[in-house]
Amino acid sequence: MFSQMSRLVSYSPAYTIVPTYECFNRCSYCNFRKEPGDSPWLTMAEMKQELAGLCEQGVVEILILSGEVHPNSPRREAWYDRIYELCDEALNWGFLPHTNAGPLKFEEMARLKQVNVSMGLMLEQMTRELLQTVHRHAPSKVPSIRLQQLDWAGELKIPFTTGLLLGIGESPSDWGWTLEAIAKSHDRSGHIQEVIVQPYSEGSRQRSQGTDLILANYRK
Ligand SMILES: O=c1nc2n(C[C@H](O)[C@H](O)[C@H](O)CO)c3cc(O)ccc3cc-2c(=O)[nH]1
Ligand SMILES: C[C@H]1O[C@@H](n2cnc3c(N)ncnc32)[C@H](O)[C@@H]1O
Ligand code: MET
Ligand code: SF4
Repeated sequence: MFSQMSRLVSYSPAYTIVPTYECFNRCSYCNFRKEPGDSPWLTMAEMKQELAGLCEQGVVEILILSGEVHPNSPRREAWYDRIYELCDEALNWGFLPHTNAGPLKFEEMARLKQVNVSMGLMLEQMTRELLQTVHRHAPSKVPSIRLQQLDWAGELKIPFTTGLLLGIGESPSDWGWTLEAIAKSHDRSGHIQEVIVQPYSEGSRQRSQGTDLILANYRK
């Protein structure tokens, strides 16, 4: 009940660090990604420089937000190791790292837990219909894979942020299904710390290329 909720609003100043913009997925709403090869990975020296600048600014949390290297790529291990080291470095400086680097293998998640205070992954939307449209070229957006990430995080007792991306061609009834999937995972493990409801925001890529998103075009 609203009247029973605390009126206290808390916040923690956060700063986003990007290990790489390269991504093997091509979500048609994304303005973040670059082609593999076009986005050099953040080096440890650059990371230290960035963190040094944040010390005086009252930043508490570091969001490590990354484009993805394919799970079977020979470059996957180096990509993962770099993210691990970046988190470790942030911790050593006294910041609180939170990683969202797309779906992880169970062992990757278990190990990354050691250097994160929490982690995250958006469910986006649970409907498989988007695999024909905005996620046609985004293998890591298969809903069952993302839901499994939530369950694994619960099993590993990792405080987890997830959420919905709105306006990507889903229907309002899909919002309910997606929220329900989050609630069920949370009922099992009690680990969901935050549910983000994020509207799609058009960027320069969609404006210039036009888009097959047909946003605002809710189907039902
Ligand atoms: O300020 C923001 N923080 C975002 N965060 C960070 C998050 O709000 C918090 O910094 C952490 O959850 C810690 O409380 C995300 C984290 C995720 O795992 C997945 C998506 C997001 C998205 C946002 C966002 O749009 N804006
Ligand atoms: C990190 C999260 O950013 C969200 N994301 C990706 N592209 C956009 C966009 N154009 N507008 C809003 N959110 C976006 C996705 O939900 C992803 O999971
Ligand atoms: N690639 C990850 C995902 O989509 C996180 C960054 S998205 C801009 O889940
Ligand atoms: S997986 Fe994330 S970074 Fe990659 S294209 Fe999709 S939204 Fe962008």
